[in-house]
Amino acid sequence: MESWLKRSGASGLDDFELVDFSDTGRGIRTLRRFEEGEEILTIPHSVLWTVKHAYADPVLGPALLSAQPPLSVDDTLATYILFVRSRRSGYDGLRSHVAVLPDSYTSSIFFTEAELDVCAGTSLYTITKHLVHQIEIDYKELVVRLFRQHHELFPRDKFTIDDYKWALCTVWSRAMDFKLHNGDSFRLLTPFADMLNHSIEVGQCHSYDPMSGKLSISAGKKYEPGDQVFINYGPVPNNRLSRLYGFVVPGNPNDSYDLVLATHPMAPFFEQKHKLWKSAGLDSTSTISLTLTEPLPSSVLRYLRIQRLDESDLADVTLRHQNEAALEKINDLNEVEVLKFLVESISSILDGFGTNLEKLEEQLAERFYTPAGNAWSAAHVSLGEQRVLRLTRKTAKDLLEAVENRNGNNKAFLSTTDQCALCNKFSTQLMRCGRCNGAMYCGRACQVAHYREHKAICRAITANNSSRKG
Ligand SMILES: C[S@@+](CC[C@H](N)C(=O)[O-])C[C@H]1O[C@@H](n2cnc3c(N)ncnc32)[C@H](O)[C@@H]1O
Repeated sequence: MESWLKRSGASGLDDFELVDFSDTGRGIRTLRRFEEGEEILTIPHSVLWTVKHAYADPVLGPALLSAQPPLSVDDTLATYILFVRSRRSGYDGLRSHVAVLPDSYTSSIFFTEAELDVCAGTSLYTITKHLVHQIEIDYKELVVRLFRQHHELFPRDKFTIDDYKWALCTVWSRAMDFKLHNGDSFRLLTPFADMLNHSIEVGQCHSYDPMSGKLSISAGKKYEPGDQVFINYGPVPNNRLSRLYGFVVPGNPNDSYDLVLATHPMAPFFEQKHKLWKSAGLDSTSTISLTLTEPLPSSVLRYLRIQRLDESDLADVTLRHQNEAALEKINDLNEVEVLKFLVESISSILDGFGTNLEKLEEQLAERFYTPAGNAWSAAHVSLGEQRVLRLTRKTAKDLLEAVENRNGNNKAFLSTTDQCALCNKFSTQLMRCGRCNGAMYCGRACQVAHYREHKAICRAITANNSSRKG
């Protein structure tokens, strides 16, 4: 592979060697010293695995073009890799790259039931179950749309579902993504540079030049001869690392939990609330990432404030904040309801975890799981998600306490059952009907609007009161 890359114009390869490291597995070791920021490796455009190159291939391209609807980026790259791997001749350079790819992967889609059970309750657990099922569906579609139509190009025994899973994992664990100036994202695989392992101790040090099409790696820190060279795969939490790359970073500072907030379309005032969510940059189903650095993003509160609006607040908010719905607290009652709901919901999510945080910490300390094995990775994922969720719950509890304290001893305010007879608004400052002293209103407008309906009962109560007095 190296000689093919050099012939194609790659530079810097002579400064490195491939080595098996005890902690990260195979990676790249430097043979010389590098200063931080120095460009250390460049790989030319012609050898990259890209969707464009797959379509430009004279044999594979026409087949890909015939597939309707077109294949996704990952399916195109996976098919391209399997296609090259299946060829007996030609594609020598690319085949030399395929020859050094791992034989198998440890992505969570390959976890046994027992291994996956270690992280029961996590988003990894749910997504992995879904993914395994989705991959089967996608594979069947690929067979119908492409493999069967061109069976001479895609021999059955080289394009099995296991081959497809292997190729997908190759893409997930080795692809690099770049944003182009026009906002499009661009996915590619780079021979040799895809041997670089991940470390959060270096910043992003891989770049793509859209003009030359060259992929470059710079030194993310100072290196001495013999050091392993790393790149940073990005701020990836353990649940994602496990799913896409098949490894985890213990104590990962990027750990997160994807909170799904959803409201049933049959819920009261759904349409009005839907508009408010939209104007607040949300949707009626929103997935929001909770992280260790931001355990309670404002978007979660914004969503729940709208979800829990009662009829009168809803009219108020719709009038006042059309373009900035629920950016701020709506009122103390709504805020307390939101925070109480959040604390309860997070508690029940945490209750759904198969093994709780303390137990997992104990198990990991006692080496109950084989280090770096699948169950060990699953335990770290669960640990990370539970840490984030506990932090979210603590933040919500602190906020709740602050709102309740602000209302001092008047906690009754927050649990008042006094309601406006017309708009149902809860308040401690309702005015009573001056005649019957029974019905309560939040203001003159509601009292006037309610009078026709209230008149009969008001007269009856007043008559009753005066006859008793008499
Ligand atoms: C882009 S490849 C890097 C080269 C890879 N080690 C190889 O032998 O082909 C990504 C894979 O390397 C491994 N890897 C990368 N960084 C790692 C790390 N910090 N710890 C453990 N494994 C790591 C994982 O298996 C991951 O899926």
